[in-house]
Amino acid sequence: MPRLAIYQPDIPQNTGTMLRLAACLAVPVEIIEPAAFDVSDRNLRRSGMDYLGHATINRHISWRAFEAWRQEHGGRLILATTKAAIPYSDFAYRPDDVVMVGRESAGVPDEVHAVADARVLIPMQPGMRSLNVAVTAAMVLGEALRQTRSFPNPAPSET
Ligand SMILES: C[S@@+](CC[C@H](N)C(=O)[O-])C[C@H]1O[C@@H](n2cnc3c(N)ncnc32)[C@H](O)[C@@H]1O
Repeated sequence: MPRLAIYQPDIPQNTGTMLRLAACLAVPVEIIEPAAFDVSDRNLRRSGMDYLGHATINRHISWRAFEAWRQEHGGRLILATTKAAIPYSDFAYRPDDVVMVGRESAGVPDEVHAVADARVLIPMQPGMRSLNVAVTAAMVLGEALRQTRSFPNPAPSET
């Protein structure tokens, strides 16, 4: 099952959208701190994220702590970035990949770019700067789940 990593998020609403996406698709989430807001379980619940009980969220206090976790856990780091050459739908994903999105304000620093195992791009028409981070997460994770056949089994229909 591919994972989603959120690098130092700035905007709570975007993180909320991504956590909901992850809960619905049963995708584990790695949050890399510091964030611009309180990402504690208590605070996220207080802001009405009632589906949080269905999300698997691991918090990492820093980029270094996340990298230490990844050394132990394994999995390639696949960075979604506008500074990439490979269209996200041309990339071959693996079940243990970690798909990372960057900060709303600044993406990710060069250090993170440098260690990524692959960098993927959602192609846009000329003149457009970037997509919303949660939209990016949905598109890239959707492709990764499709390729790795990792979508959850839907609930049985009542009809
Ligand atoms: C609003 S963008 C960040 C813009 C930031 N000013 C920058 O220069 O990176 C937030 C994140 O969404 C993702 N993103 C947005 N558009 C993308 C695209 N077309 N292809 C791949 N990733 C994208 C990246 O992970 C990016 O770090």
